[in-house]
Amino acid sequence: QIPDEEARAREYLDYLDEEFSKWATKSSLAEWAYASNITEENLAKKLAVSAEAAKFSKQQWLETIKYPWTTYKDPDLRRQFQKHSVLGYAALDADKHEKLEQLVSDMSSIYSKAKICDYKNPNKCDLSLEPELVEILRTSRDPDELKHVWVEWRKMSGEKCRGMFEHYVALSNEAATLNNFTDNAEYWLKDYESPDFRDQVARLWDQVRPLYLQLHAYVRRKLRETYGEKLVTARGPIPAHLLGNMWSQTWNNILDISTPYPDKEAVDVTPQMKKQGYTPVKMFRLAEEFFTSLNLSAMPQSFWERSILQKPEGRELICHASAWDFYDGKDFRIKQCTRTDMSHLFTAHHEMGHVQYFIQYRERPLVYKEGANPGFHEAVGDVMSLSVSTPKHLREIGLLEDDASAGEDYEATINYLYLQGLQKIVFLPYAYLTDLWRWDVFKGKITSENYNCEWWRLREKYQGIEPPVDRTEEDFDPGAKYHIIASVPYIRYFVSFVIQFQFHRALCEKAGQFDPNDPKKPLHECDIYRSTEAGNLLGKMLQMGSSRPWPDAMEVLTGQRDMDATGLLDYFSPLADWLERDNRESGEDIGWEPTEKRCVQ
Ligand SMILES: C=C(C[SeH])C(=O)N1CCC[C@H]1C(=O)O
Ligand SMILES: [Zn+2]
Repeated sequence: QIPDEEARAREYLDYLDEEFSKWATKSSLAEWAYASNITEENLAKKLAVSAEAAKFSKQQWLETIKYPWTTYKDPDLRRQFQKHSVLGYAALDADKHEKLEQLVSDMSSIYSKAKICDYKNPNKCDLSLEPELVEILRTSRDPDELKHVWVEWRKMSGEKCRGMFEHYVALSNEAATLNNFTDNAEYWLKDYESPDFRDQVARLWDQVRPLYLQLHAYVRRKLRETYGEKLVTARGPIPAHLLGNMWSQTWNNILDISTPYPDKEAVDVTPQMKKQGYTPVKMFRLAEEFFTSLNLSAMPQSFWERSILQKPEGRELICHASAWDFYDGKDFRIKQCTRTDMSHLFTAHHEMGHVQYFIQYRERPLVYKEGANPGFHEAVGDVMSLSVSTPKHLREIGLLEDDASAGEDYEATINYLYLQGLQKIVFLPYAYLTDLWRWDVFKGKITSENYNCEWWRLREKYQGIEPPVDRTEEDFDPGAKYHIIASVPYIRYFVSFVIQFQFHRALCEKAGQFDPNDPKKPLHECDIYRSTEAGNLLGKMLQMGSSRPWPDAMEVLTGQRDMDATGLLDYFSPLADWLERDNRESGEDIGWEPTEKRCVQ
């Protein structure tokens, strides 16, 4: 028998849940309207709703903190009150709260509307990041064109946001201190509920770094063979603009000039997707069918009616892919300017992984409608892609030639793991340094006088890359990345790229697709497609939302209570051996010497 006091508190929570759910729905609708159609009118409406919601939550918070929730016996009651007891950015007074919202909205608008002039045709000045600049970085092998796009994008995005970003940092920190956090970095890190979380991440990076160094050395050699050793030196960092991606965060687009066994069948299915007339809807229907094959949920009809799955004509919108929960248990959407290429096939699975989580925890109270930690939310869709991207699965869905031998073929396996490494191993240092930089900015260890030169110091230290041209503190290269100007934390992706291999290993064992003692069932060949046992286990974890600390959710799915890199290292072990041997045989130096490019304060 819970004492009356706790019964009364439970009733109050039910009221809070109902009221805050209404505000969450209203806020999401206003945010969606602005993100999918950037106009002054939609911004004003979004800011008005945000101000009303902040006013309500501040008033309600004064009531909530009167409840002696730390004394309650019921752990779930304590946990829900604990989450309601953090007011958030609404703690700012109204005009500062609106200013903070406006700064992030304006930076997102500048980023999303930014256009540059074409390299070959300087009078054509309507090139957007998506799809035009992404496509040039995917396909161009002209280093001068790549340099032009790299430099011009940064002029039109990051550089224009530097002043606003400084103000955003100050207001975010002020809000954090009003919530009794030392700074916004600590406020963001509360979501991991682990006081030593940053040490955990540092240890994971130490475990994976040797493999990254081997991959970096091999890629540098292949780029040197393509572009010559003046541009790509034997022992220096790799020039950032040659890696197939605007931020050098994944390198899958240079597969064709670096694949280990070029005479083996390519594992890039983009040409097949275009040849077979793939459409965005077909890509998302494919993703949906993968989830339903696991006995997980299909998308509701409203998803297909209200999502934006390709870039609309005649209006400006935020193209950066996103998944949306409208917190009414029914309305879930994706907004993606989908390109019919392989990387966007996996992005479609990534975004639908978010929606699957929304659907699985939709019966939970609002405060639990989150990932067990933010990294869990980013991992769900990628776990599906680890199965979908296998040559076996791609053959099953007709995107790869039905070449029976490829399965066991060693060289085909190395080609496949190499492509996976260009996405998963390569990404880790980038994800890590992005928030290392940002945490130090919020903590005041990096000030605006050296935003850019500290960014490039970290880019060289962790990724072993250098800018194509000298940089200065007029530039603001971190701001050329969406998450920096949109105030989206990034360490969640580092966490995701480690734990998704732990999840994959656990689900593959459940599906009978992987056996650590059976070399005939290696982890990288596992495809959990149609395994209801795996799906039911995943669903069980997803339904928890953030109702328990994330080690509990991790334990439900994997039997472990901590993050560990052995899933990733086991998956890539054949590639690790191959890279070490190949680098040794080619006499390639591992690591890099300091860059000769300068960053002028
Ligand atoms: C696809 C999304 C939306 Se949550 C994204 O931002 N991702 C997915 C992987 C890394 C990160 C990025 O693009 O930088
Ligand atoms: Zn995501």
